Amino acid sequence: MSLYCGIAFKRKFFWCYRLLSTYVTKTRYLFELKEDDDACKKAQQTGAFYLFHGLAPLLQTSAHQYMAPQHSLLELERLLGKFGQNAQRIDDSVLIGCSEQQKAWFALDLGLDNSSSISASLSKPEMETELKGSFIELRKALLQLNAKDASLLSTAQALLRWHDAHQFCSRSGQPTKKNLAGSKRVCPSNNIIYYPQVAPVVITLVSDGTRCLLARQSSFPKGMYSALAGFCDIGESVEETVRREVAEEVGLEVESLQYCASQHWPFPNSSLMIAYHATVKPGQTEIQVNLRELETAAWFSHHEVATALKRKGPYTQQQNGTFPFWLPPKLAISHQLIKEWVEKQTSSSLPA
Ligand SMILES: NC(=O)c1ccc[n+]([C@@H]2O[C@H](COP(=O)([O-])OP(=O)(O)OC[C@H]3O[C@@H](n4cnc5c(N)ncnc54)[C@H](O)[C@@H]3O)[C@@H](O)[C@H]2O)c1
Ligand SMILES: [Mg+2]
Repeated sequence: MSLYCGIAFKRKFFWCYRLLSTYVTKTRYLFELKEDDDACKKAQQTGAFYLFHGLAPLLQTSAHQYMAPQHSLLELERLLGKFGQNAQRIDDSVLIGCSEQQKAWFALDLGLDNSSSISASLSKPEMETELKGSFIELRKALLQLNAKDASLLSTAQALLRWHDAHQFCSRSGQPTKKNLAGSKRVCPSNNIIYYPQVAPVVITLVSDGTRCLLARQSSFPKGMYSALAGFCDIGESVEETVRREVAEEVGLEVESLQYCASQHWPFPNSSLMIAYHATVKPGQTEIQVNLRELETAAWFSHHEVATALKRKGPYTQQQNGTFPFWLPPKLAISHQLIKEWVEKQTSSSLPA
């Protein structure tokens, strides 16, 4: 091998090695499973299944935490057999990710009736006894799950809900067919492809320089306040949505805005939460609450917000009949937005 070839080989090897990092390999593998039903079927053989019933995940309790048990294909086939179900039902499962070692993860709902006759709802109490766990509403369980399970189950629930609600073509009225991974549905009569929907939503923490604006909807738990949120309208940029939502909900004009982070949020449907910090002019801070959207909104001082962030639940009614002021839990992006604001205020008030 000439010196030049040697260098070229080393370079090529370096780039191959770089390309084949665990993360890249994993994403390429998941891409293949979404595109190729045969590869996905093969992945089921060595994969792991998370079970749901009526969109509630199967959970087991361990040391005041919930954990989501995994089942192998063999265990699942045995379980379905025991309940007189055809193993073909496993084709209703959806791909939700894979491990670093490329063990694919799937989710299957045993409680949803699907348009095919093989998928009748299975009795929840009998399943729970058999599986030594409980099907618990995700919203109630989320705070007691570790971050990995919370994220996986949120994705799974969102995908299972979408499939359940999109079994028919909106053009032909014919049943649509899901690919094995569940990344799309196709109408066999006109080949229209449907992809899982995500609704973009902005969430904005407005500040006037020293205080921040928090609001409540009547549906929130008592005493909880959050940043302003709103769905993007068709044709809008996210920055336009921030300005419109702030004007619509509290009657203020945004002066500047800064992107913070984003998060998938499964409730009540799949949203992509896009978080911003926004400022209004110090002299223009009079709130005019839109009562069709919010119960109330108010300015809060750094001290009030920092204290509320440290407060731990449960938030029970006080003797005077009111509830303490508290903020969304760590898991919600609104918490991250508020925490970031508190930290920025703290660091800007420190002597240089
Ligand atoms: N993760 C978090 O930290 C966090 C915090 C606050 C709100 N959220 C989520 O943000 C979402 C939006 O907040 P909001 O309720 O204030 O929004 P909003 O202010 O846009 O008001 C909701 C209204 O918008 C309309 N709307 C327009 N497009 C819609 C769509 N695609 N789906 C449903 N309704 C649509 C409906 O009339 C609905 O009643 C909520 O679903 C909520 O769960 C998440
Ligand atoms: Mg809103």
